[in-house]
Amino acid sequence: MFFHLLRLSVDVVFVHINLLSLPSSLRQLQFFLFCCLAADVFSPSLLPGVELLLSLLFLEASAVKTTLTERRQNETCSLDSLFTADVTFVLCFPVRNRLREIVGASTNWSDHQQAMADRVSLSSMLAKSQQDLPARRMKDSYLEVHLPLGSEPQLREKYLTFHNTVRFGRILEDLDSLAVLISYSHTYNSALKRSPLSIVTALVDKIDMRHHVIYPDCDIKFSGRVTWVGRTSIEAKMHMSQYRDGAYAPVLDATFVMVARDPENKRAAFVNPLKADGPEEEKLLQEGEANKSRRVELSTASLLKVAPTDDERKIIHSLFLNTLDTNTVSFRSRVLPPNSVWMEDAKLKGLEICHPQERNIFNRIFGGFLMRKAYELGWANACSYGGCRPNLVAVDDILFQKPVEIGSLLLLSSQVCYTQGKYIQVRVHSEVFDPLTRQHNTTNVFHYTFISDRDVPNIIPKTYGESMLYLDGKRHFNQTVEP
Ligand SMILES: CCCCCCCCCCCCCC(=O)SCCNC(=O)CCNC(=O)[C@H](O)C(C)(C)COP(=O)(O)OP(=O)(O)OC[C@H]1O[C@@H](n2cnc3c(N)ncnc32)[C@H](O)[C@@H]1OP(=O)(O)O
Repeated sequence: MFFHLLRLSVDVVFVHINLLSLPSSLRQLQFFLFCCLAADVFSPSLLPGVELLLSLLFLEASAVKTTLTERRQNETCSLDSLFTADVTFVLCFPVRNRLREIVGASTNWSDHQQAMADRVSLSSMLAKSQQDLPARRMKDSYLEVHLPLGSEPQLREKYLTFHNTVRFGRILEDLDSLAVLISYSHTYNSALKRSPLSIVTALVDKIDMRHHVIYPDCDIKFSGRVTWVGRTSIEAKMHMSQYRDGAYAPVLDATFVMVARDPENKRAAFVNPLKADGPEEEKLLQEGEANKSRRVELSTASLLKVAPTDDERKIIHSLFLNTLDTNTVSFRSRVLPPNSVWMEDAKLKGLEICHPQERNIFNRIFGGFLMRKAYELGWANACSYGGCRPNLVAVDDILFQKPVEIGSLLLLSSQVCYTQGKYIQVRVHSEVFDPLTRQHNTTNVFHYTFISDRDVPNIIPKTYGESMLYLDGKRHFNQTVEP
């Protein structure tokens, strides 16, 4: 029934596009459907189809055409095809609606408890071991998603900065949603109506910018697939490109690590194994394995656990000597060297009240939203530090340590922690503050590397803690920029 309704809906859109071929006609149809929805014209059984039709109206005419042609060619087309990865979607509404469908999340906050309770029964569908799950290939999770900024001026508004570039924070949100959808495509089980897995973002391993400027009036294409899996974790690699001068040119490459949990998001849950098809995929798998080992090594050598290396100690001591007042014989009198800024003067803080609007499909705060807020604060800090608008060079090692509950007070604190020439390394730390118990709990740590259009002042640590921040920033900088 749902499939027939869906097919009928797609046909209606297709006919309208073909007959009228005008963007305004799409808006009229959209408006008409919204009015009908508002007037409660549709019976409850028709509502999902109408809502889906509304979201499909955001599709580019060409994307609808391709989708329809593909569907019509494939006579075995069923509801399953909506959950497999062979269709090109336009981002925002369809990707998020699709995620909501996959886990059965509520559309209204007032229903969220019921929706979560409904998910509890899915626990029995979880695999008892990874071997019980069929192996998947990389192409099973391959997804391509279009963001039609060039042809959809209304969509552009959401992405536009005052300086006529694209808000990178919005791109972070889209990448996060896409990584989740890719992971669900990998773990898709056609026998189940809903996925029993709750897939959350554990880590943004790396985002490398291959082009600093993102144009607000050119179409964007995202693509991605699963490139490595552990027992309960999934590595998804994504690429973003932008259409300019008749071709798509690369903008960024991103690697995210997602973790599968049970329906209540309480315990880890197994994911399907991954098998490589050919040498290129074999190489990706090995890279995934190497990435995991590198993460373990980095975490073991963390300055929160072990002392700095000999070279690092020398750096810190020489920075210290550089700040001593030569007129006094004292370890205490410190003087700021020329063209430098004390680290304590390169902070910027913010607060977010975590409203239900920013929830994800598991009724916690959406990881992409956290990344956007942290990025914007970090960017503003780098901007104020360098005295000009910096460009992003890399995002590295964003750790999602704990979920952020709806209603939390989220304190964000950004710090310029390392500088070199035109580069500014910024760390953003986020924590939730419970006003009743007065407890603080770290939820995330974000690392961003920016480049300014001129050399920036040197950042100088004063305390031992700041020196560790400096070394940590240097490690992240070397990892992202120097190679
Ligand atoms: C309804 C309205 C909806 C609107 C639409 C909204 C948009 C839709 C958006 C959709 C939703 C968008 C998505 C969102 O918004 S998700 C929201 C943002 N993310 C979070 O809130 C996650 C917060 N963190 C945690 O909950 C825990 O720390 C997790 C669960 C991540 C790990 O917990 P824990 O440490 O206890 O786990 P474990 O010891 O059992 O290990 C389990 C596995 O995890 C691997 N691991 C762990 N840490 C890391 C790491 N740092 N790097 C790499 N791997 C890591 C580990 O190796 C192991 O793998 P394996 O060896 O088994 O393979």
